[in-house]
Amino acid sequence: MPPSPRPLGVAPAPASYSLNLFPRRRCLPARHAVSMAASHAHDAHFLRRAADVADRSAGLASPHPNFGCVIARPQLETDDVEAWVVGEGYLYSQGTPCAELLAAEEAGEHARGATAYLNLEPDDCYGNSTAVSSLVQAGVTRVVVGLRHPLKHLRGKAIQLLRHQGIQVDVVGEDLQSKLFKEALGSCLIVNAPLLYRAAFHVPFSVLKYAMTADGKIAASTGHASWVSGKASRGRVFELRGRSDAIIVGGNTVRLDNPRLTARHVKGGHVPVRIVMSQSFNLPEEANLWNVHDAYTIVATQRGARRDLQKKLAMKGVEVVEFEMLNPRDVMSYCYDRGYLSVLWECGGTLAASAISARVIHKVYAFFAPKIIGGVNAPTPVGELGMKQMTQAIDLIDVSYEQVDRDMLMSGFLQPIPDLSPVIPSVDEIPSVDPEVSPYETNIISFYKTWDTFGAFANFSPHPISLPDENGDCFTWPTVEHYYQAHKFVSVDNPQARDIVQEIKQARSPEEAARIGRTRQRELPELIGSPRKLM
Ligand SMILES: NC(=O)C1=CN([C@@H]2O[C@H](COP(=O)(O)OP(=O)(O)OC[C@H]3O[C@@H](n4cnc5c(N)ncnc54)[C@H](OP(=O)(O)O)[C@@H]3O)[C@@H](O)[C@H]2O)C=CC1
Ligand SMILES: Nc1c(N[C@@H]2O[C@H](COP(=O)(O)O)[C@@H](O)[C@H]2O)[nH]c(=O)[nH]c1=O
Repeated sequence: MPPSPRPLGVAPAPASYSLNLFPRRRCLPARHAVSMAASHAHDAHFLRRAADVADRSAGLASPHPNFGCVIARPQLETDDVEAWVVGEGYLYSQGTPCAELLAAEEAGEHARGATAYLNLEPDDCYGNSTAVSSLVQAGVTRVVVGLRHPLKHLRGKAIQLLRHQGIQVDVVGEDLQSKLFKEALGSCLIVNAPLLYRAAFHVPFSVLKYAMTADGKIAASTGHASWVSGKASRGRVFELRGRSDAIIVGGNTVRLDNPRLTARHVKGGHVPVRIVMSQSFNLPEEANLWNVHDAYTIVATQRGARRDLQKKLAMKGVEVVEFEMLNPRDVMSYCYDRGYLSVLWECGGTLAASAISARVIHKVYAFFAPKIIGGVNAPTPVGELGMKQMTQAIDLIDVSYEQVDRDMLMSGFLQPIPDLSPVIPSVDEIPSVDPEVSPYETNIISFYKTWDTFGAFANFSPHPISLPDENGDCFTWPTVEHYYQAHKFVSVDNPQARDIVQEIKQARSPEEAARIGRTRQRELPELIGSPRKLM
């Protein structure tokens, strides 16, 4: 008999965080074997579909994790399992309705008695259990979860809450043990690789991307590199940038390429931060990267390097961050602290070698172009790694090959996606597990992302605020970010400014509100007035 339902919203306090100590394995009589295999195949199919649905949000508003929810129920009148899907949804962006709520709304009455498939355990952040309550209120009776949430302060909470509401929750690898789930589980891992790497290594998921000629060069011996790869490949690079929170280049690439590093041409794309790593700070006073209206730019340098030029760039809005010893690991730790999930390294071979040696590169995207450039000193994708024998070479794993117009794209992992599924202690280890130890022993709270412990305070969190408008009537802003961006345009009495405020009010997500606010600010700086009380 399942335990009596716990009132919703009473999420177990962190201190009561408990482990799933006794994985629930049901032993069924043989006659069920056939139907079990069939249902496993269906479960695996819909779970894979949930991972595919989740991938639709990548590139729209990274860095949130990618969540997909598919609600399905067997329809006896058809064998076409696609027709069994009654609702699906994905998290469009931080601060927008969760995948479970969208899927439940689409399913309506058909959700009653149905099964919900989730690529990742919901991350109902501190005190917000919308995902769980949506499934409970929709009448879903079973939930299949691909991965438990990798962040310790969230892992297991939504699953426990669903079970307390009397919903059967089957977690792949715990309650569902079948090789039929191998591919679906792989899709769940891939679609949330950034979150998994970040949780496991405390650095963002880092991808090294380069375009190389058939004779192994990334530029001519003069450093000229436009272009190695074709237009279609560069379009894929814009998509990769749109999935990243930051793009990293080395000082030499800035000096030789004067790059923009924007995710241009990607509709509604996320605008990643651009990071230049330069020990010398021997950088041009004028460069595309210093135009921070395109995208935010950070220069990471050694402490004390060219303070005069630092000041000039700071005047342009470029953020300069000094390190005692500038190295990829420390820069990645800094990016972790800023809440980044995914970083794209578009540097040359010198910095790439340093990043690989520091073991901060997790995946490689190599575009091969069918052209020959030659050049004894032409630069190559990766500089010195100190390897003397070919047997020392680092093998890529889970390698994929794809033709992109005339180019070939090879991608593979340098380090396998971490498996963060909880290690279920054996029965004799249980006494050493103390679920009562509170993980939080501090009075300082920090929050960058909505899934942080106190993420509900982040601008982008899905918490509307209601305030009086210019007529004294109460207006509800979808998120704090909407309110903040609109606030820039209220102190100038101008019809264009009022139109922009309306445009921001209607933005579908806090990320879009931020993009509109920044773009209009760049286009019409005269509409930005001094702050005054927002009506
Ligand atoms: N085809 C492609 O996909 C790409 C091609 N390229 C091409 O590659 C060439 C540039 O390659 P490369 O010269 O290797 O330049 P990099 O982009 O690798 O930059 C090297 C510079 O990075 C800075 N740096 C900061 N920290 C480190 C560190 N820990 N280790 C190493 N360097 C660090 C230094 O800058 P500083 O000297 O300022 O201190 C160093 O000189 C250009 O011709 C460019 O066009 C570049 C990227 C992609
Ligand atoms: N030459 C070359 C690449 N070069 C990389 O792209 C950067 C230029 O980006 P942008 O200024 O935004 O167009 C350049 O500085 C380097 O990092 N990338 C590729 O995919 N294919 C190419 O052939």
